[in-house]
Amino acid sequence: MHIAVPKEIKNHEYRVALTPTGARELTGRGHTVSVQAGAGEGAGFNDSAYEAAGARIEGDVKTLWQDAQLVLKVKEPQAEEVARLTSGHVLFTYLHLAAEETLTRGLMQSGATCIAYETITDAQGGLPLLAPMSTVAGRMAIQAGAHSLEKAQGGSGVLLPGVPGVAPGKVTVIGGGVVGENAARMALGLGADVTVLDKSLARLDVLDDRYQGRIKTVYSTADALDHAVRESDMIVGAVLIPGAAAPKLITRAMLADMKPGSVLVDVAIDQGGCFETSKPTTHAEPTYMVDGIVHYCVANMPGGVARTSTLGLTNATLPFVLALADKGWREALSNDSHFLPGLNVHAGKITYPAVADAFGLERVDSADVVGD
Ligand SMILES: NC(=O)C1=CN([C@@H]2O[C@H](COP(=O)(O)OP(=O)(O)OC[C@H]3O[C@@H](n4cnc5c(N)ncnc54)[C@H](O)[C@@H]3O)[C@@H](O)[C@H]2O)C=CC1
Ligand SMILES: CC(=O)C(=O)O
Ligand SMILES: [Mg+2]
Repeated sequence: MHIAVPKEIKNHEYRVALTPTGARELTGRGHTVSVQAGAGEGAGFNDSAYEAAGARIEGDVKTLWQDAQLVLKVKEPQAEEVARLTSGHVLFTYLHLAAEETLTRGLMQSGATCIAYETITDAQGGLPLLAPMSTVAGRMAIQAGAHSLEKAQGGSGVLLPGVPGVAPGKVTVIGGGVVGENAARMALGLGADVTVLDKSLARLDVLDDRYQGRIKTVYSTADALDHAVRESDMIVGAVLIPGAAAPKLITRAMLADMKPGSVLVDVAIDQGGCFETSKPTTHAEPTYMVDGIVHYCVANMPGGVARTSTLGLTNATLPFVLALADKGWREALSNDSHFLPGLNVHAGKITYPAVADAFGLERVDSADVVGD
């Protein structure tokens, strides 16, 4: 199979979808790998490392896409990439379609087969291709939020660990999954006073047990959210309903109850965000103010630490990439009930229920599509 790896073009996105190690696995099995010139540079992989792994370096982006059967990316295709997609392509990348109607319709029009990293499941009920980047984003959320609390960033001037004689800052994390646990763990490590809210008592049980009560756990209700906005110096939004748009848990009216200069870090922004006042930002301009509250809403947080993120992401994606390349997408998906939910769009039709529901679109069943 002919596999292409474009250079990412989203603002300040430095990750790459395949490392030279992955390229070597593919070329060793007889596949052709074309990597766009410079695609790995932001993550510390130069063109010669890919060439040593048997890949071709392609300088012309148009040729790169035209020749490809399987396109490997990190971020959702940007407008100029959507324009390059055809019905002959299989696209494997993060998509987050439920928050992006224009992109969804663009992918439908392209006729391409689009498989999303973030909706692939595992036998433990997790999302194995989202988890490594959620780990990164959760850990970064506290770094970013702590910086945003500084006065020069519009923050309240609270130092999370406090100092002897001065109480630590209060961090509330809404959603205690992978992002949430990693954010809580970092905040705890910094000496903050940390509370996690979740709708899942099972998750709260795990966190209580794992951190031996050092992280407070609270069942998420309207009352708990009201309390959180009044008390917290930083709130991290880390909820997920897989594949669906995030619920808006903090409204604009609630901002009036927050301490001026407090910080909202909306990690769930890639699914539309869980605060009413969230809008996607970039690493170039990560924050903005609404009603005196600092908002950090970067939709590709892991791109900021591209070396660690690329290695973490490609460790998780490589087995799926190999299956697509070796078997073709129909057989790879039909042989694996956890890979199958990755299919979001095929031949102009939506296959993922939450995406079809989000935009009132007709849906075809993934199992029927792969069985065609
Ligand atoms: N901005 C970025 O760069 C990145 C964003 N993300 C996003 O972060 C979000 C969280 O991802 P994960 O932690 O991997 O998901 P996860 O599935 O591990 O955890 C989500 C948690 O939210 C909880 N939850 C759902 N609805 C809730 C509600 N109404 N109130 C309280 N808790 C609720 C669930 O019970 C679950 O424990 C996703 O939208 C993901 O796409 C992930 C990586 C990077
Ligand atoms: C999960 C995601 O969207 C990212 O890593 O950028
Ligand atoms: Mg996005």
